[in-house]
Amino acid sequence: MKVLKFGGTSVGSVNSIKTLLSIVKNEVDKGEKPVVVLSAMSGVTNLLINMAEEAAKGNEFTAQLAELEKRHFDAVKSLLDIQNQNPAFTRLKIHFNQLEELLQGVLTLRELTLKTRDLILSYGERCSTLMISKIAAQHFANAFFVDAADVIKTDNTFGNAKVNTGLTEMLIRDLQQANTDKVLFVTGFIASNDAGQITTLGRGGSDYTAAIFGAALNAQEIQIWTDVNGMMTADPRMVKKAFPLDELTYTEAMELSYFGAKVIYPPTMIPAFLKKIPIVIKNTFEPEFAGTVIKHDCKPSKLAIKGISSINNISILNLQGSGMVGKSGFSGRLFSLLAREQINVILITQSSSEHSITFAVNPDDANKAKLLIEQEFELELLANKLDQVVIEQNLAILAVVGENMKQTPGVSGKLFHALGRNGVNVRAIAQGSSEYNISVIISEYDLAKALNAVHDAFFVDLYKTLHAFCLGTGNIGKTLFKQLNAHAEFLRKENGIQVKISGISNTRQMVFSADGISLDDWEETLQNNGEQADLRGFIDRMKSMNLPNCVFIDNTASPTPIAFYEEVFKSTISVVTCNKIGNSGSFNQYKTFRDTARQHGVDFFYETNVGAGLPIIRTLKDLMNSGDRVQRIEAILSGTISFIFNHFKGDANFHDVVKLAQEKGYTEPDPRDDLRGTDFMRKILILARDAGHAFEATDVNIESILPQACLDATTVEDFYAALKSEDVYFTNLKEQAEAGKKVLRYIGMLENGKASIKLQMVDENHPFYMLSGSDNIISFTTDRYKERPLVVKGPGAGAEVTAAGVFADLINVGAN
Ligand SMILES: NC(=O)c1ccc[n+]([C@@H]2O[C@H](COP(=O)([O-])OP(=O)(O)OC[C@H]3O[C@@H](n4cnc5c(N)ncnc54)[C@H](O)[C@@H]3O)[C@@H](O)[C@H]2O)c1
Ligand SMILES: N[C@@H](CCO)C(=O)O
Ligand code: NA
Repeated sequence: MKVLKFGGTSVGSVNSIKTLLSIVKNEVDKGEKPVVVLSAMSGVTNLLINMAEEAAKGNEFTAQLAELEKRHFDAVKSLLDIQNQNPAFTRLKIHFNQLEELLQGVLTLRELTLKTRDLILSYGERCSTLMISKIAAQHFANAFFVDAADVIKTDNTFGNAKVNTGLTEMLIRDLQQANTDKVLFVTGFIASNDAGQITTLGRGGSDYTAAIFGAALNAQEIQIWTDVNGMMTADPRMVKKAFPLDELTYTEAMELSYFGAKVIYPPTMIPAFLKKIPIVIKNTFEPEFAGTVIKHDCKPSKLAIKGISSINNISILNLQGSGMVGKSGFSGRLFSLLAREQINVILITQSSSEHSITFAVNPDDANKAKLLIEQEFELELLANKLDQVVIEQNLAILAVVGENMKQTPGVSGKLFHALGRNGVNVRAIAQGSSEYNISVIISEYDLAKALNAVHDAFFVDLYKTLHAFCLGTGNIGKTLFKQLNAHAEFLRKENGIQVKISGISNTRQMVFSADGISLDDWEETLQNNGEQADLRGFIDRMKSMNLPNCVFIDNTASPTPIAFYEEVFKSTISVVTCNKIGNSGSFNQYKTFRDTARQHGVDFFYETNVGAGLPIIRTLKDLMNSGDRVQRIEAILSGTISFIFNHFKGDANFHDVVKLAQEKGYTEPDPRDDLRGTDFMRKILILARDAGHAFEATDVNIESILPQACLDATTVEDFYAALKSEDVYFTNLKEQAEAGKKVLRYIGMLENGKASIKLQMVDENHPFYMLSGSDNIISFTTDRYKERPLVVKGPGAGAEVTAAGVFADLINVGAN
């Protein structure tokens, strides 16, 4: 025998009632005689409360009563054959008349007792159940209406009555035995006391009715039909990736529901729990979906936790002082006091030094609790044995729940790592020694971010979401978006990473979206929905959106964003950049970036600062971290100049080759940054610093390849003009090299604590002789690579290879 309980939304409309009946009929067709427990139509209970409260204030209720009648009558008209409608109308009308009389009484007396309130509320379940049992009779034989007030017997606590279990179970069994051939349609939520007066079962009452019937009849299962696909891994309103769980133990379900998974209300499950009856949460609006089974023995799960629950508005009270240390009975006094005054304590932590106790309460109770404590511990306060009680507000609880944690080390590590990486400060922690639950108190402001970050950390079979805020939509920025878009699917499926572009800005416009800006048409979005660009505003928005796993990407060639890096790190946001200006500024700034990133537990990746996507920074870092020491670096690190000298041959003219390099996207936005060696200098400087030298830019000795006139040009155009008129100078260089069977190479060197960049003519015996395209080459001579150096070589400029390097940095964020 099964008990099927349908909640308000499942009995709320003509369509849902049809579905409900087909679900019941399905059981009946299998030869089952289920017990069907029903709630009031959705919204009806609230309407009844409202009418009653208005009446008590002397206000009219007729319009609302008419609305209530109409909802039921409309359902009857749509769902019952015409010849069966009148008897149903008559029965319902009797109820509505009684209800009207009751409300009239409340209006006259201006008084609403809990007892009257229960009676008024009972009409919600009585009307819905009566009506649906009549409609059911049209679909299968033996549908039978049961007023649960006849069998569920309680004490006199109106509003939240306590069930007399022994008597109730006996009455339910008697009822069932007298009606073994019937399908019982039972009113949820309501009961009666010894005097036969209506009582109600409190919050989650219809679930409780189902559990009471299930336990009394030793049901094989209790199905709770609602409007979601089961218990979810987290609150789906805050965590989009939350998914329904297939199985949970009772304990897990209790822990999850306690902290806000509102699918069922835990105390209502106790009768089922005691008799080990499985509870199945099912979706009326998607009946094929398996839903969640809550039962005693679940199959082994590889998940360390089953879900994350949260309560999003709590206050904590902190008590500290020497008066507590080693004093037994202090916490006894404290918590008995709170219990006596009906203040519900949600969570407690105490430091083992016994110097402080922190506990969480509903914000409505916080001031009262503080006052009570001040009265109770007046003497201790006066004697300074206890400090003033401090209330902290706007906090939330996040709890990871699951019985598997018991055997799994690292669960708390993972939790705190995810919180720390995202700059979420943990105010208090509680873990029961049962190890079913680890709860942390955090700021309410951080809750959504924390839930998502923790969800990503634990449910790795899904995918992790990175939120990227991108500055710069030029050569590199554009190409990065194209690559991200093309590989999004693969990245999510194969690498378990999703990148959402949550903000884009260039110098003109900026646009934001927490859900991610579509990369199919980001240009139109920026154009049409963008606001005026403002870097300060961009950073502020990025911070206030407070998204998990957040990365700031600087794809500009501008010094302006650099001033914000430190602030970004301090906001626990990682930085990925191809902009070399930051790392090649003052040494102090370079060091501050690294230190700040480390202090705040975030990443700072800049692989493309040297050799574009070639693994140069990473290689050097690995060498250094593994204890090697760089003796010498020899390198060609200007893709532009490399390209120029590889193409400046035969009849070619220097000016045109530079233009071509720019067209190919190798040059800096201003090609003079390449030609006068600035760009190369930045790279050597960054390498020298990464290799452990506290260098400044002036420590790099640069030999320019440009004649003075080119250097003096004020605009890029003037510069190109100057290049043209200096053609002879460059042609001379070329001819000189060709005469000696040599090639021109612009080579950087770091050795003996000195760095330099010089134009050289090298013959075929030199390892840098053979280079083509925009190739970079770097050779590291180290303590370990002494006989033959470690060499990295390949295209070191260009939008594709650079964007690819930024891409790789981005997806490595948070990897360790
Ligand atoms: N081209 C390469 O091969 C290569 C290789 C490695 C690194 N890089 C670096 O990549 C960076 C970008 O180069 P690019 O060729 O794409 O430059 P670009 O001039 O094409 O694009 C720069 C973008 O940055 C934006 N921008 C500039 N200042 C800004 C600000 N303050 N706020 C917001 N947006 C701003 C501009 O609007 C533009 O969209 C440079 O730092 C360059 O050194 C380039
Ligand atoms: N302009 C740079 C791009 C790579 O950093 C170069 O030519 O090398
Ligand atoms: Na690189």
